[in-house]
Amino acid sequence: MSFNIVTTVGVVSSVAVYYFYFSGRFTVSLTVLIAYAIFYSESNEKHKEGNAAHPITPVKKEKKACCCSGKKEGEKKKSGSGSCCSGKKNGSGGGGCCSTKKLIDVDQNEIPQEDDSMTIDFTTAFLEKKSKKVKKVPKIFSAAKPDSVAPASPKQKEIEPTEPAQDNFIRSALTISNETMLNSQIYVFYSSLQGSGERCAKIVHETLTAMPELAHQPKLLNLDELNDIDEYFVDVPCENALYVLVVPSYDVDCPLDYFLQTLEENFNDHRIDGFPLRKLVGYCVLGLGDSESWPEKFCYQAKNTDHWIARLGGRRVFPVGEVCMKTDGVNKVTEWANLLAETLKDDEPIIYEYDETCDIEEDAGADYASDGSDDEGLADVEDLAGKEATSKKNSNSMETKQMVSKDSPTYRNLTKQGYRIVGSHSGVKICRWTKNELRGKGSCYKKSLFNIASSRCMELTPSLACSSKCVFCWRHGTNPVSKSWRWETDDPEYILENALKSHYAMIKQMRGVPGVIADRFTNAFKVGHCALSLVGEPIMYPHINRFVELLHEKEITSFLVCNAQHPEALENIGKVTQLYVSIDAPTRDELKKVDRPLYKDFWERMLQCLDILRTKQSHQRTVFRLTLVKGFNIGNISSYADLVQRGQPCFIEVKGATYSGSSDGNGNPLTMQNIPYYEECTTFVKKFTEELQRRGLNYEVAAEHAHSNCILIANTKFKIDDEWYTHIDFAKFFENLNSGKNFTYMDYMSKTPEWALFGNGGFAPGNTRVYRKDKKMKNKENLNVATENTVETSAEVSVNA
Ligand SMILES: Cc1cc2nc3c(=O)[nH]c(=O)nc-3n(C[C@H](O)[C@H](O)[C@H](O)COP(=O)(O)O)c2cc1C
Ligand code: SF4
Repeated sequence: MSFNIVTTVGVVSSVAVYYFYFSGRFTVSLTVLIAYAIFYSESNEKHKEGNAAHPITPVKKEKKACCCSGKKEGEKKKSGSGSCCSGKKNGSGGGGCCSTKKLIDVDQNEIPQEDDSMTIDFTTAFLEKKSKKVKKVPKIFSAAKPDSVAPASPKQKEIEPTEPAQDNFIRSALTISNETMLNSQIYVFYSSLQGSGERCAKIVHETLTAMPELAHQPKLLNLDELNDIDEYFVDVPCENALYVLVVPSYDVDCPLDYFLQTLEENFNDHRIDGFPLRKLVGYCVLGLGDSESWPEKFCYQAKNTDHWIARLGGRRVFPVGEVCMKTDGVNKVTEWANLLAETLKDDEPIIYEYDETCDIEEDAGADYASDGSDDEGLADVEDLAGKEATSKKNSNSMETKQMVSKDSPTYRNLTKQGYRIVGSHSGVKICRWTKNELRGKGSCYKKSLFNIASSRCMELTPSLACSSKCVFCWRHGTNPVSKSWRWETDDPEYILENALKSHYAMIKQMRGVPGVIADRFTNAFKVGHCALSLVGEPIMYPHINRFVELLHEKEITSFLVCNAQHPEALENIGKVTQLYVSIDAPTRDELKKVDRPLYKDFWERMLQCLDILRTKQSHQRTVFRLTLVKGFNIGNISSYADLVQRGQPCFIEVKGATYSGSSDGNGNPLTMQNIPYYEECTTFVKKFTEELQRRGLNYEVAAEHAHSNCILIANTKFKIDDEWYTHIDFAKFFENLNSGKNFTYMDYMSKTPEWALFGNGGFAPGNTRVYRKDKKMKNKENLNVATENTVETSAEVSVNA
């Protein structure tokens, strides 16, 4: 406030005169009155000037409160002191902090410097941040974190953007109405190793099924048994699908890994539409886990599932449930399911925010990390351009696991069934034929077909994992599946040494078994043959060539069985004694049905493998293995002939599938009806051979092992002077190998004995055939079903696999 000099002099002299003349209170009052009049006039004067220069309507702005902040103007007056800070504090008699407490008039353009802290322009601050180094990319995100998914929302279908529309930041919000959700087709997916996942999924399924409001009956599906994950997670089964996923977590290798891997691969696959799961009405995930034993990784796979489905465009309609099965159990699952059911009915629409375009800072990953689960690479904001970065982040968080660690359910399953796990991804088992031969009860079909003595045979796989899920494989549902190797890798030397130890330990256990022949028992401690076919896909093991070399160094022959899905590995495989390719079906559709392969281009891969057999690997003793499954792959002889024409194998081994117990619990859909009789197999083989000959291909039926429903078709190259030479001369094989010269299958064949020829049954002399009395086996000669027990038959099935 400024006073002009004349006014000041006038006031001061008036006060002085009145004071000396009148003295007393009247003078003081008059002085105050005059001073106020001057102040008011000065202030008014100044305002007029200001308004002329800046004709903006002044706004009232309350300044920061001090000790009087709680009091209103009127209350202050009532206190009688005029101000709580009446000068007592510093004795100044006026001014002090109270000067800042008043409501003052300020011009918007004259915000004093000291007021900055109170007038942050958030819009500007936000834009400044956004205008830093940014990429403009389309972006989708579920704005709501799992625990804030269903906020109270206005009852409207389209919610107008709340942010002012910026060029680079268009935010809109969609809602999903209860009507849409009730009309949806709900799919309850689950994964389960030990059963609780399945039980909980059934609770959720039953809860939803009990809702009369739903237009369609919910469906229950096992994720681990889906023929093709992409049928549901790239394509969707119908326009109005809503997914509920019940997902346990395992810190060991499990089928869920493959599911998650597929989601991630699809997200990173440029051929797939960026957000294929946008087509869903919505989705939600119920996680099961154990927070006590795995506090750090509690429900991590459920969170990952939620993450990838959101990234693929899915709209979360309910918060991710996280249930500790140890402490909360099914009660909490029921609670979650009931709440989900209520939400579906609730006519309060669910807000789902959706950014059409949004700037993403290059270091957005850190900014947008979600609910503290950063270690799992979970982020709420999904960005397209950031795919690679986030994917890297996610992949980094997935540490390399052991394929079958000691505490895994797979380990327990396998060991319970007589397998010995070697290291973390290999396994051995002595098959029932090995035991049989030790007791003089006959060898497996490889004895009659190729001269393999079962008592000296070690069945081994260096990869318990597989890239297919064949219907006749008993291990489906618990075995690790993957398209490629993604586990810790054991050295080949370690595997062989420990596999032999384990094999010998199992042989040793036979010493007290009645009927074991001493000679054979002694010889069994010098393994002469290795069947690389037990379970899984041996060729996936990265050091398979070195492993085979090590076998050969010990004069152990090698039969390598591949599933025709890894052409690169097949092309590079070194010399083996016999190289198998499983041909489980003659056409694309049938192969998909039987093998349930993980690769989308499974058929092309198989054809490529056949080409490799005909060309690069034509020096090897090659075998097509056909496993006949009634209702799946018997019949289309012409298409089988096409494949033979393409691969030109030395032999075609045709074997009826073996029954491996009921389909309950093991994911194997086969029943006894799918197991062909021997007669059916021989009929197939005869017709097949006729078709091959009709095409000018030189194949004939050569040998058999009727007991195990197995017949050998051989190229007539192995028929010399009208005599079959389908057996292997092992000594010659090693001689050739050690000579370092190139050699072919023609250099180590030997004559097939009379008893093994087709029509003679194939039961090796020197053994006593034992017939099992079983009501189910109506025709002992013709039925190949091995019903001794599931464990035994499993070995047979695995040979097929
Ligand atoms: C080998 C193994 C590993 C597990 N790892 C985890 C884990 O990392 N995080 C977690 O929350 N729960 C973990 N659990 C607990 C399971 O997720 C929980 O028991 C679940 O209910 C199992 O479902 P299931 O019975 O269908 O297999 C693990 C359980 C097992 C047996
Ligand atoms: S069935 Fe297989 S593992 Fe058993 S003896 Fe025959 S080849 Fe060896």
